[in-house]
Amino acid sequence: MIRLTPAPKRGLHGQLTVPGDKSISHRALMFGAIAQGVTEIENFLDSDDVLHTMGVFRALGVQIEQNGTRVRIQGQGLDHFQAPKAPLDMGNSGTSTRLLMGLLSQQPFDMTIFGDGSLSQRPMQRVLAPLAQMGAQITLTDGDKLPGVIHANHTLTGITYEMPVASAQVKSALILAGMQATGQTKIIEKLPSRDHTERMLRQFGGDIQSENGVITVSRQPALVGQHVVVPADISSAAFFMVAALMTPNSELTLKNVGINPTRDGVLRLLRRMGADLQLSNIDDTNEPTADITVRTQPLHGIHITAADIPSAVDEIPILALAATQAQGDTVISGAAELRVKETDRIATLVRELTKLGADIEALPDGMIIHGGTPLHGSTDSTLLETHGDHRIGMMNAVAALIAHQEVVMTGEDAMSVSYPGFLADLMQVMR
Ligand SMILES: O=C(O)C1=C[C@@H](OP(=O)(O)O)[C@@H](O)[C@H](O)C1
Ligand SMILES: C=C(OP(=O)(O)O)C(=O)O
Repeated sequence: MIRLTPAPKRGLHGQLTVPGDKSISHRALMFGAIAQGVTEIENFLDSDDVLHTMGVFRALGVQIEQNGTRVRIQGQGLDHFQAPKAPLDMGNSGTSTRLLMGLLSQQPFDMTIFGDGSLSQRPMQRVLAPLAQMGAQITLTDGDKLPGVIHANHTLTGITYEMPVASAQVKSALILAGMQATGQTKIIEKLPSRDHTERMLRQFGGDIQSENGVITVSRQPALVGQHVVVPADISSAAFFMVAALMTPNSELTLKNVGINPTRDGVLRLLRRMGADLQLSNIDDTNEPTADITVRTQPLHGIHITAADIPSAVDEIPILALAATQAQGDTVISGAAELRVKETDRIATLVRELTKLGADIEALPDGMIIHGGTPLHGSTDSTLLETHGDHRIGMMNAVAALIAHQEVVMTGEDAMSVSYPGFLADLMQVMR
């Protein structure tokens, strides 16, 4: 249990480099493990989710050394994994599970995979169905859930697959299987999802086409180990952007944030709400980055629709908090995917913010937030909870900055899934 005090009158100030990007850290481990030679990762995210991906590769016999945010992988290609001695633990991580189901779907041995209580509720059939069409032999509990078994398999064949949901995890699983398959794999996306897998495959010397929503990949020649510099995670930075916008007298600069256009929806949505975000030191590398300066500003309500969701899917909880302080209503639709994250994030965010006095109506695929409601503190009967969901925990902690009394929250350990030092960094900008 932690006690969270409102922000000081002088606001939030300073420069902050939030930890490395979670999506990119997972992928850097995966490509490093399957490439030939050494891969070095800089600014690696040392968080629970990513450490589960690392644990899987160690269990498969890959040599990985970690020194804080520096990681060195001795890659040996896809054909040299050893059969694991125990079931593979995916922890709380949907990204580990779904991407590894694709990556490991053509190995000569069986692997049992399992996760925690939250992960064991999340839908996996979305990956299993197209992988099975390619020839993967995967069995899941009730055909959809962990635990499951990735069975030994010797053949994968390319398919053409129209994605029913916008999901970078499904797309990436198919790319990672398609890289090993006979023939071409074509993935058709209705809405673009984050393209870190495509960018990293190219960086490692692979070949993948992406044009007008069609991604085409075939069997790859040997990939070559790389030096990967992971940008600061925009999904983590978003909590501080909203904190600075809402907390009076604030000015924060977030350094080196990843601004890949398939991930930076939160910047567009905050700008539509009236925020003036200043980008400087733009570095247009494989994964572009910028410093982002944010000052306190009044916001107004907007309509967020299906097309806005994929590039900001993990930022909806913190955007919803911003909307409680904006002038007018914010309507979010086309966001049913939020219901199958670490928690049903529509339900949990409505539940938590309502405890503080926010006025939000849940919809099947989104919510209506009536803005301009002051937030009060928590009492014994309105104790805040993370529900085991890191992003709900961080949203609550940012809400506490503008609450009129102290807020008490339980389950704060969940934040280590993506941002172990979140509360310490929040304290730092309050000093
Ligand atoms: O590919 C990824 O790294 C991720 C994709 C998104 O999930 P979906 O693919 O389910 O939308 C996102 O919510 C998750 O945090 C990370
Ligand atoms: C949904 C998330 O992650 P994952 O799907 O990897 O569990 C997240 O980080 O918000």
